Amino acid sequence: MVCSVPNDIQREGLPLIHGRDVSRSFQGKEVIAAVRGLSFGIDEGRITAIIGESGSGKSTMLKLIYGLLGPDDGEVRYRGWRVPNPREKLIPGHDAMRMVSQGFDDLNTYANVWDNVASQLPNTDLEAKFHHTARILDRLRIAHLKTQRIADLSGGEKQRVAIARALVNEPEVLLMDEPFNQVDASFRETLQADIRHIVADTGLTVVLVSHDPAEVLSMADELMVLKSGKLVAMGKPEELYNRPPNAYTARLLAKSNILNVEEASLLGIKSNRAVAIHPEWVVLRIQPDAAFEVLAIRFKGFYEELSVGSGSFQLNAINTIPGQYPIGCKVDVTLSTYEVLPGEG
Ligand SMILES: Nc1ncnc2c1ncn2[C@@H]1O[C@H](COP(=O)(O)OP(=O)(O)OP(=O)(O)O)[C@@H](O)[C@H]1O
Repeated sequence: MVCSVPNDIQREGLPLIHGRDVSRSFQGKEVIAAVRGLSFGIDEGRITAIIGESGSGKSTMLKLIYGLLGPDDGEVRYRGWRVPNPREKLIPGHDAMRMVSQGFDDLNTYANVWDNVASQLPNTDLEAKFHHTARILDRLRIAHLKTQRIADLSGGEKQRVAIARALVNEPEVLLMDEPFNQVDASFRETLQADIRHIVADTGLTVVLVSHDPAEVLSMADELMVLKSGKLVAMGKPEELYNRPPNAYTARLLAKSNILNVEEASLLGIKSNRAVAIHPEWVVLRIQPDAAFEVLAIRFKGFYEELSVGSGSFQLNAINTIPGQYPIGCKVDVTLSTYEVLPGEG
């Protein structure tokens, strides 16, 4: 689907969605640079998650991709064509994409589920309208709710209706802002599995924003990590988790311990760069004359997060046998592995 800007020329050989040096600021009391010099590529038929701490520019990036915001500098292209900005399009938002935002603002609270979804389709072919609506309600497992009013649904059910409404027109790209924000873990997992199936069956491209990487690690094919409006890492979840390029990514994905060169040397690591040690890489052994002591225990259900320290030097560790290391207990610390951070001093 071409959604074109006058006088634009299609660029060949780009990924499905391509950003080049994209910047966007907002004028408040002072100028806020929400995204700065972003260059990125998003491939077709994949799930890409934009992650980063609050205020890092994730939602701004999503709106720039969709064309709800225009960049101050740089450009975003879709299938090689420049995405029209709001001044260039009567109804902002790229025609090949649909966006599900936080808060379900688009849903008509007093209409029922069926009408909310079916209303997205034209009346020119009523049979097709019926067929498409029934199919998407089925795919999102909400067919049994079709006569219920939106106002009477749970947050998770509303989320499914919002996604069905976005997908009933068969867009090429689905954009989602914090889609799993207000839903519990088991709901999240089944919804993620359903979205994955739709992606596999239809070739849909999904771009989603999350401030909680744990919720998207198992779902995304690609991660883009934003920090203060800049892209600081991009890659597959496993690669970025196991080999984080910088301290920010290591902390965000793995709650990693970041040790400077001197701290690392205390654990016998010779490195001229800072290192990341994920809590699960810290191996503890009770030893009465050891230098480290268990300082704090945080109950996490089937495991505990421990803080162990030696003087002012502290590390976070994981313990999967609750009660094994009481507070005050002396422990020897070794590491199963560590990662040198190429992006750090
Ligand atoms: N319309 C706006 N007017 C003024 N400032 C804005 C506007 N939109 C975003 N910002 C600012 O730009 C920065 C990035 O905001 P953005 O919403 O993109 O971040 P985010 O990573 O999605 O944050 P969160 O996870 O908290 O939703 C923030 O400092 C925000 O306050």
